[in-house]
Amino acid sequence: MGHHQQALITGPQGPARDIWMLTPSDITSSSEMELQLPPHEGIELSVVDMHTGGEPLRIIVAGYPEVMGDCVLSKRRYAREHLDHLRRVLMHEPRGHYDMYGALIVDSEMPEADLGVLFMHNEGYSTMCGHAVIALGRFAVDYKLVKEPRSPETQVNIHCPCGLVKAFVEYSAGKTGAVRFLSVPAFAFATGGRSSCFYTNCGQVVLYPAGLINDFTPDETVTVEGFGEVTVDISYGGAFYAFVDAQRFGLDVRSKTRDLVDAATAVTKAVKSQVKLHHPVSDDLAFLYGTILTDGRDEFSPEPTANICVFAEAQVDRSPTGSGVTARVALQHHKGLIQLNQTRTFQSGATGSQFTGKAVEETRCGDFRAVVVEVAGRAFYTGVSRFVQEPEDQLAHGFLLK
Ligand SMILES: O=C(O)[C@H]1NCC[C@@H]1O
Repeated sequence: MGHHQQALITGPQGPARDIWMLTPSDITSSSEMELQLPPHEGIELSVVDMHTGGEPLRIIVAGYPEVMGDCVLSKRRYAREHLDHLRRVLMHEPRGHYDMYGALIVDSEMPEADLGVLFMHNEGYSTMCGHAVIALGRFAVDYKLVKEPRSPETQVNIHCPCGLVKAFVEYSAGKTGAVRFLSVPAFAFATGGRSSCFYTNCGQVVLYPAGLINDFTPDETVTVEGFGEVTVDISYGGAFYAFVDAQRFGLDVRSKTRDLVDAATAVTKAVKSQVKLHHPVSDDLAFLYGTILTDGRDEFSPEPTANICVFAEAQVDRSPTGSGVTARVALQHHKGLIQLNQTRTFQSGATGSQFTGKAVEETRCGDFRAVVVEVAGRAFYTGVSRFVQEPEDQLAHGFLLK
C-alpha cells in the first residue's frame, strides 16, 4: 500500500491545520486542526474509522509493514503468521474493543482490482465482509483509490480473500452515498431436511449439496451442548455460516445479546467439530466463520426479515451482515423461497439497521449450484485516529475483556 499513503493521510477535505499548543478557544472553535501528541517513541498506525449499519470498520491507512505474498489469500496467511501483533494493537483494547473490525488495504494480483483487502476481527482474519465492502467502496472513491469517479455510480473492484467483489458507489456532485456490491458465487452447502449426501469419516459428517454426488436425505443435525440435536442450514457467501431459527433456543433475534451469543456460539462449536466443510476454490475458505440466528421468515415477503450474526470469537455483528445476507439469499434461492431479482430487506436484530439483498444471476462454484447476490447498504465516517504504542506501556500490545 506504500504508494497510497500520501494521498490517504490528507483526506477528502485536504490537509488539516497542525497545532501543538491548545488554547481554550481551540476547544470551542469549529476550525479544523490536527492535534499532535507530545514527543514519543514507538510505532504509529493511522486509521480512518467508519461504520456500516452500526458495525465498525477501522481502515488502516499508514504504519503497517509490507504484507508479503503473491496473492491476497497468501497475504492473509502472512498477516496471520507474521503481523498478528498489529491486529491485536488495533482491534483489542485499549484502542479497540471486543467487537472491533478492521480492514488492511493491500495490493492485488488481479489486474481488474482497484484494491486488495484483508479483513480482521477479534480472533483473526476473515475471508469476506460485506459491511466492510460497503464502507470501503465509499472510502475508495473519497480517498481516490479509483481514478475517475463517475455519476450516478462509480465501480470499485475490491479483491477480498474470497475473490473479486464488485462494489458500485453512488456518486453525485462530488459526494459518495449508498453502496451495492455483487458477491462471489454463493451456495447452499447443507440444507436441513433437503437433498444432500453424507458419509462419516473419522467421526465427522461430510455433507454435500443436493444433486452433487447423490440424493440421500440425511437429517442434517448436529449435537449442540446444552440444546441437544439441532437441525442447521449451512451456506456460503464468501464465508461459511450456519443458520438456525432463534426460536429453536426459545429466543428471538432481539433477545438479550448474551443469550443469543451463547446459543450461536454453541452451534458454531458443534458444527466446527461435527461437519467438514469443503470449498472448490481453496481450503483456506473452508471453515465455519459463525452462526446466524434468524426470525425464520425465509419465505419471500416485502416485509423485512431479521437476523443476528455471531462470528469469530463470539463477536456480534451490529449490521445485518453482508456476507451473511449473501449466504442467506443463496439458501433461500436454493430452497425455492426466493426468485432471481426478488429483493428482500434484511434487518439487524442488534441495531435494526437494514441491507437489501437479491440473487441476480445463477452460476456455479465448482460442482455447487450457486448464485451471485447483490447486497446494498450505507456506511458513514466516524473519525480518524493516529495510534501509538509507547515502549514502557505494559498494556501496549492489547488485551480483551469478555
Ligand atoms: O457484513 C459482513 O459480512 C461482516 N460483518 C462482520 C462479520 C462479517 O464479516
